[in-house]
Amino acid sequence: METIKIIIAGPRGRMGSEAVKLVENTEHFELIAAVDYKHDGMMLSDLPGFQSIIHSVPVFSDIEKCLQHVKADVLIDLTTPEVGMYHAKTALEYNVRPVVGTTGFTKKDLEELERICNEKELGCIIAPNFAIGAILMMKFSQMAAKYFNDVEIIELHHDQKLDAPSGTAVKTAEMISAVRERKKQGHPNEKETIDGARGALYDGMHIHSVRLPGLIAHQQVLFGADGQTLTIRHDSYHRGSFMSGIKIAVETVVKNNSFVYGLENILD
Ligand SMILES: NC(=O)c1ccc[n+]([C@@H]2O[C@H](COP(=O)([O-])OP(=O)(O)OC[C@H]3O[C@@H](n4cnc5c(N)ncnc54)[C@H](O)[C@@H]3O)[C@@H](O)[C@H]2O)c1
Ligand SMILES: O=C(O)C1=N[C@H](C(=O)O)CCC1
Repeated sequence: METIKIIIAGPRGRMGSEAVKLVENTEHFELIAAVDYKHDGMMLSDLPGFQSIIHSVPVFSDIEKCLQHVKADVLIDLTTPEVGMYHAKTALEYNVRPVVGTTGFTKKDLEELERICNEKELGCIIAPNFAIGAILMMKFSQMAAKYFNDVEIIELHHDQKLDAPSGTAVKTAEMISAVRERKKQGHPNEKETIDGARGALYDGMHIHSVRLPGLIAHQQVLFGADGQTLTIRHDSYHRGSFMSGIKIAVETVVKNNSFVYGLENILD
């Protein structure tokens, strides 16, 4: 397999630092630059925790400046939705294929990226969750939703997460909605005596977000019916759980010329 030249945006993050390890430890991947808003002009090896990186990986604070200086095949973005959108659009402008793990994009953001990919006939993969087990959880939930209309999603994450609900919960709800007979769940006259008690509402389904130290990334999809419930749950105990999915996405995006939202769309 030809070497895939990769830029990572957000290298010092919880996810970005794991992605640096993935790229460094994958023979046919080459980390050629990093985008980090704090350390423009430095080498990644100058930053704490990256001393083991012996080859030169320049750090740029702006993606465009980075893309004008290095020739990459793929951008891995693990930042925030605001800057992640700018990163992905700029990468496409420079014919670099984005693999985006950042969550919190709007439907409009995703439609705009898809439009650009179609125009440029370039691959882009956005996945709110790269853990294979989480993908299976979403697919199993979509299967169950054909038989169980009543469902609630409980997602649980570390207390430093910025967005709620999680991108995984929204994606799960979207996949369920595609097959579920729409209904408003619970008693028609139910009343929240404390605002927010019933959680977020998505197409008649409730989504609940738990944020606590000690958690990484967990989700439970609870289906209810007469005399029974069905629980489908996935737990990520370490961010290494997301790396095999990122590796698959990078290897796939270089061969694709279209927009993909959700890792389930590229898994066999
Ligand atoms: N798809 C998945 O499998 C998956 C898994 C975990 C987290 N995530 C998502 O990845 C994102 C990052 O999560 P995290 O826990 O690593 O967060 P984090 O806060 O640890 O890391 C975010 C990184 O983005 C960088 N950043 C912020 N603004 C920037 C800017 N303007 N320019 C360049 N870099 C900038 C920060 O320096 C930081 O290193 C979140 O959206 C999260 O939901 C996705
Ligand atoms: O740690 C996070 O933040 C995670 N974000 C993704 C989401 O929003 O679904 C994936 C799980 C971990």
